[in-house]
Amino acid sequence: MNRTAMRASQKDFENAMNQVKLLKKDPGNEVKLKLYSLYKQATEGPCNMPKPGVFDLINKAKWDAWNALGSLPKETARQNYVDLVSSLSSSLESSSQVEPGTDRKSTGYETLMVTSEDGITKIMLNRPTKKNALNVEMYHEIMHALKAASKDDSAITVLTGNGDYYSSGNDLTNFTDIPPGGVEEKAKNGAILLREFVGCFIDFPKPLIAVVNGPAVGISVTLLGLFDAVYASDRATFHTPFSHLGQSPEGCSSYTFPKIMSPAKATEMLVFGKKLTAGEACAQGLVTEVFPDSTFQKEVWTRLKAFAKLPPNAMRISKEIIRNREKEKLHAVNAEECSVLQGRWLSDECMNAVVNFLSRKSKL
Ligand SMILES: CCCCC/C=C/CC(=O)SCCNC(=O)CCNC(=O)[C@H](O)C(C)(C)COP(=O)(O)OP(=O)(O)OC[C@H]1O[C@@H](n2cnc3c(N)ncnc32)[C@H](O)[C@@H]1OP(=O)(O)O
Repeated sequence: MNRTAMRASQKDFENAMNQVKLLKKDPGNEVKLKLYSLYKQATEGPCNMPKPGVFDLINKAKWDAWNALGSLPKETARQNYVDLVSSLSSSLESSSQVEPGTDRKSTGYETLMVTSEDGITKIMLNRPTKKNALNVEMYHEIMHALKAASKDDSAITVLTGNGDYYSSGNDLTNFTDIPPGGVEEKAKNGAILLREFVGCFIDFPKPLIAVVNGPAVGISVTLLGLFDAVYASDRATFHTPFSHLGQSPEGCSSYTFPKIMSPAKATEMLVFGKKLTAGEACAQGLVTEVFPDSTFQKEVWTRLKAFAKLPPNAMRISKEIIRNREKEKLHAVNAEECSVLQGRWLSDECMNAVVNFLSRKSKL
């Protein structure tokens, strides 16, 4: 089991720095950049260096990584550094013990940091330089991590993001990798993957809590309707710009949002793409409670650790009785939303929106 501090002290941070020096294997350039950027953010705050020239490749990569952390608080950067080193040490140690043929993902993830401590399995989206956009690998890894968490000995499971974003939603470059069967096959495969992915959230048997550390976009917002509690930093925002992207709601939000916040408020979000602040999302019932960003991690993890001490079977059974009444309906909604989206992905409206983003002509 990985050992991870939920709130890293200066001592934990120093220990992690020493651990990095002791790593037996080179963790690779991408991880080294992450370590560098988190270290700088934790010790100096937001990026304060002038941007290096385009030909100064190494310093430019370092600057990009640090700058991508935006205004991430020092305390959070320190925590994320400790988490990263912890997951790194265990994945590099355990990878040497993996037997041939064993699933790599049972020990290490490319797009997530998964740790378990104090009765809590924490699944952290870990593509901070891409604002934790969900690429195809991340969809698969989250499903894998949820299935593993449903069977491990933790009492509750938490989803959160590394860096300044919770998640910017579906990675729009997912649309660029066209298989031999063309865009129709791409859309069909996407709908199958999405249905299976959302199904894992519908069926997840333990209390599932979102710790929304920063802005959330698209599918990372709609899924919140399937969580059992949602805690948000006051830096978080909630944005579902489906019409802007020529798309339609997913994650069962066409059913959960009107129930949670009233049909008219759901329409403002899902049809007109109104972005909510954390306070507004809380007033509308999508978020359970909002915390000041400066104390967010400390307060939330203290609370979660207390929840995780409650009798796990009682929590599981109580969740089951709440969720079971809705399960069949949720699966039917999921199937319908995926089928509608499959058609949307082939529309000019959607293709133009994706091309505009990828050619840097548009951003949310
Ligand atoms: C199996 C398929 C299932 C599909 C399910 C469908 C889901 C629907 C949705 O989720 S809709 C939501 C889609 N998301 C977006 O449209 C967000 C697009 N991103 C943005 O508008 C902006 O990046 C931003 C507002 C999130 C952040 O802007 P900011 O200026 O702060 O940062 P950058 O734009 O410079 O971002 C840093 C790098 O990250 C890349 N990136 C961010 N989000 C995405 C994304 N969703 N898809 C792909 N790439 C993303 C961005 O391009 C930058 O990359 P670069 O450093 O290489 O330039």
